[in-house]
Amino acid sequence: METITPATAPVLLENVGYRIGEIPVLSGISLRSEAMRIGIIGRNGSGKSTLARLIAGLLEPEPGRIRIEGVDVFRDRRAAIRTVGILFQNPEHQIIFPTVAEEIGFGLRQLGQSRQDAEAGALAMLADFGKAHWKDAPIHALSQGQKHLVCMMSVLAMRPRLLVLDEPFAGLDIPTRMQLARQLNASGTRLLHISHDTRDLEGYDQVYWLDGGKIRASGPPAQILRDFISEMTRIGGGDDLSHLAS
Ligand SMILES: Nc1ncnc2c1ncn2[C@@H]1O[C@H](COP(=O)(O)OP(=O)(O)OP(=O)(O)O)[C@@H](O)[C@H]1O
Repeated sequence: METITPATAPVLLENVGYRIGEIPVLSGISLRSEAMRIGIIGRNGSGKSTLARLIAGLLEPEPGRIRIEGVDVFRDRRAAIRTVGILFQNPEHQIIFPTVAEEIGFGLRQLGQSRQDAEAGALAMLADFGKAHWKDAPIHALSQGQKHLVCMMSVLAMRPRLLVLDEPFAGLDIPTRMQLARQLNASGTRLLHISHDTRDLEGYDQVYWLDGGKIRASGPPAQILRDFISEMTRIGGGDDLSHLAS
């Protein structure tokens, strides 16, 4: 079996930083992983969403470099859209078309498929999820959980090598979270799941703890999530809200 050396790891971040104005939001992030389910845990304001956008190639790291499956996802956008997908916390930030089939077909059009092929691909995806009857459904009439499912189908239809999840389950009830998580796991796609909720990352292969824009610890979820909960409980026991100041 081929040994994966760090230089060829499918998810590779080297000394990544990012500033907003003068403020360093992320610094010194190095992460090499060939795990199929990678978790990133961190509290509010730790830089999770910024990191998700960097890994999806929507922001440029400065300094540092990011390679996903060997692709420079910021500079090589053509390759990046075939390589990385992202699911946002709020489906409204993702959805642009009025009907379900149009929304799912849009990603396939971006991959260069003809209108006909994209429509057939969208219908096949809907059928796979047992939702063929949603084809012409107006998205605005769907529930929040249903909108999340449309976003998930749209991104999975593009068959990304890595799917970045930026807290897509926040605000969903327990059965919906469980059902969507099961669909993602069954898709066989490499997942990089960013969350402040330890429940999302139980059973993951490897977890990184993001704290104040830096990686504080990494390892198996049992250990990292336990340490995270105990630190969050300790902080929550105090009255200091200074981290919420802008
Ligand atoms: N547009 C912006 N202008 C100024 N500061 C910003 C901007 N966007 C993010 N920040 C700051 O960058 C830091 C990281 O933000 P980010 O949204 O990445 O964190 P997060 O861990 O995803 O937070 P949350 O869990 O609350 O969504 C925060 O301190 C935030 O205030």
